[in-house]
Amino acid sequence: MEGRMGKQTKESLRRFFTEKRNQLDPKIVRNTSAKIVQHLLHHPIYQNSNTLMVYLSFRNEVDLTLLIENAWQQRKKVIVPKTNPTNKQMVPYFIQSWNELEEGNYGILEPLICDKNPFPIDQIELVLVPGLAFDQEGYRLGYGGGYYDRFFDRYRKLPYLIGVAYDFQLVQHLPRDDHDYSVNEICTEKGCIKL
Ligand SMILES: Nc1nc2c(c(=O)[nH]1)N(C=O)[C@@H](CNc1ccc(C(=O)N[C@@H](CCC(=O)O)C(=O)O)cc1)CN2
Ligand SMILES: Nc1ncnc2c1ncn2[C@@H]1O[C@H](COP(=O)(O)OP(=O)(O)OP(=O)(O)O)[C@@H](O)[C@H]1O
Repeated sequence: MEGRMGKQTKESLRRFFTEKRNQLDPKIVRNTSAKIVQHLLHHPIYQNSNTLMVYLSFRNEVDLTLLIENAWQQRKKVIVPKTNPTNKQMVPYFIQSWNELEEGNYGILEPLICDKNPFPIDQIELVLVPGLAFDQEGYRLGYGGGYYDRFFDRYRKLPYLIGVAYDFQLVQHLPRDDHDYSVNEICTEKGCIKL
């Protein structure tokens, strides 16, 4: 049911935002990520969540390293997704240190799962969602794998979703498909916007 135009538009937007993000200086990535993490650390939803799903940044995404370390210090449960490229599913795992990660699919750090079971998705209270861009209503442009949309499909009641982005990744309106989910709030270096 995806119109040809819609698909082309998402593709060209992906190229545009990928290009813009690739051009960020590593120092800017570091400093801006630190600001965004500060906003997240002060967020009451973060402070009140005992269990949160994060992502491990790649390709100049907003870096959540400092938040993950804070979460461990606060004795929160940190959940990390492992991708299955065959069925495009993300499976969540509980991790307690950087040692429990290895380079996985797409060059993203993923949980080592040797003796582990997936974490029950209903116990996740907050999901920090990466994206190439977000719009005013919280819709998201991802890499086109549909991983997060398929993951959210598994919920009866969604956890709280916070989109994490640089300010330049906010746009007025993105093309959307029926399967797309929107986030509840977007946090950038300028602060968090509840939708
Ligand atoms: N840090 C992080 N982790 C994440 C995501 C994310 O956006 N950020 N994901 C969010 O979904 C999932 C991974 N999704 C991905 C989907 C596609 C590609 C990718 O490289 N796609 C190719 C094009 C492939 C094709 O068109 O066949 C590319 O971009 O070159 C990478 C990750 C799970 N983990
Ligand atoms: N819930 C779903 N069930 C089945 N197919 C889906 C679902 N969500 C997305 N897809 C398919 O996956 C593909 C990518 O979807 P979309 O363009 O929304 O990805 P994205 O959200 O940008 O990617 P990602 O979540 O990996 O960052 C599309 O072909 C879409 O039809």
